[in-house]
Amino acid sequence: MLFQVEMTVMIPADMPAETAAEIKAREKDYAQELQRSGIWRHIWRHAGAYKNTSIFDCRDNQHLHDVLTGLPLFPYMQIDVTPICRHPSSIREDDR
Ligand SMILES: O=C(O)C[C@H]1C=CC(=O)O1
Repeated sequence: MLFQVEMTVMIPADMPAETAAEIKAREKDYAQELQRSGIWRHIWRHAGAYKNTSIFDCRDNQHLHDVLTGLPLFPYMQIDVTPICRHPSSIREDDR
């Protein structure tokens, strides 16, 4: 099942820089491993914002929930999820 996920990161201003850097490093490792596994299909930065739009390919809602709540930055993000499916006009074979 495909999901469009928007993540807006809101790290508290009073978080020590070292703590933020450590969480971001773990987040990057986690995100890149999920990309390699095919679960996190795409990620784009919103220009001018600490926000991304991503496409996840998960078995079901629970799987997506588990992946998202495992994000090291999860406590500091607003997450908006939209279930998506193949568009009938798509020419891409991997849109399912
Ligand atoms: O930077 C972000 O958009 C938040 C998060 C998502 C992947 C990652 O490495 O960090």
